Amino acid sequence: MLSVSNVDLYYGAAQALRGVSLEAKKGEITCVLGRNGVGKTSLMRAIVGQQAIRSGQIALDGSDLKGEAPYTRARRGIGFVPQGREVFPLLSVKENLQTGFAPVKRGERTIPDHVFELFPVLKSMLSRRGGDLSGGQQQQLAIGRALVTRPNLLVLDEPTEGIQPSIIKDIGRAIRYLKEAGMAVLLVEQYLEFCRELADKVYIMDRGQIVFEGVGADLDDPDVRKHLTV
Ligand SMILES: Nc1ncnc2c1ncn2[C@@H]1O[C@H](COP(=O)(O)OP(=O)(O)OP(=O)(O)O)[C@@H](O)[C@H]1O
Repeated sequence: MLSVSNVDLYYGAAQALRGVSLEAKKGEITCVLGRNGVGKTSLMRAIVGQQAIRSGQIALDGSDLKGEAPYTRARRGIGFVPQGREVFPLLSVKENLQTGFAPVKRGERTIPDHVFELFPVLKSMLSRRGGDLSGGQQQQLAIGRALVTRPNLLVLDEPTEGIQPSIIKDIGRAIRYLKEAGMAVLLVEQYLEFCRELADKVYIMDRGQIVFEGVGADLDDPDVRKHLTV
């Protein structure tokens, strides 16, 4: 599905990613963990086309995404839930969801039923402004909006950040449902237990590099956790 090979990324002279390689497969949850500032967001932005890479390759189903704009990548089936959610505060919940229609063919511009099945709160708040929702509701809206684009690969950047535990559970349930429906899910997290419960595959980053690769259960190992303690 998604294959990242040997990617280097720079901001001016500062190198943020060093030879990063990873894979995210269909029907699996792949989790990228790491402390603040190690390059997780840079990697996700590179995958969705919001940040150019210096070298290496990012490929979807064997086809190189080099030079493709975020819009084209969305049409190819990459959905993105950015860090901080980026909900439009003055648009209604319904309008926020409809912004996900842009990469979808004209005849298919409907909100999929599973968005409201996974997050019933969105249905009851369709006419409310995005900015009036709680942080947790906004996160559900951001995930709903990404699902409207009909992704095969869903990239989520810290979906649990600043969210109350009951909504974290709902988000975890939704992610598991999407995996079971055959989606590839790539998840950036700092919340270790959330990854431990969900992840099929785990990568840990430190200073722009992948320093550990394993399965969810490996996160019980104190030597592995060492990469994550400050
Ligand atoms: N637009 C930018 N311009 C210059 N440097 C940047 C930019 N974005 C990120 N960086 C730097 O690149 C490095 C990696 O940042 P990045 O946001 O990818 O890390 P992160 O692991 O996602 O951190 P966090 O968990 O805080 O989001 C950091 O040193 C950061 O300061």
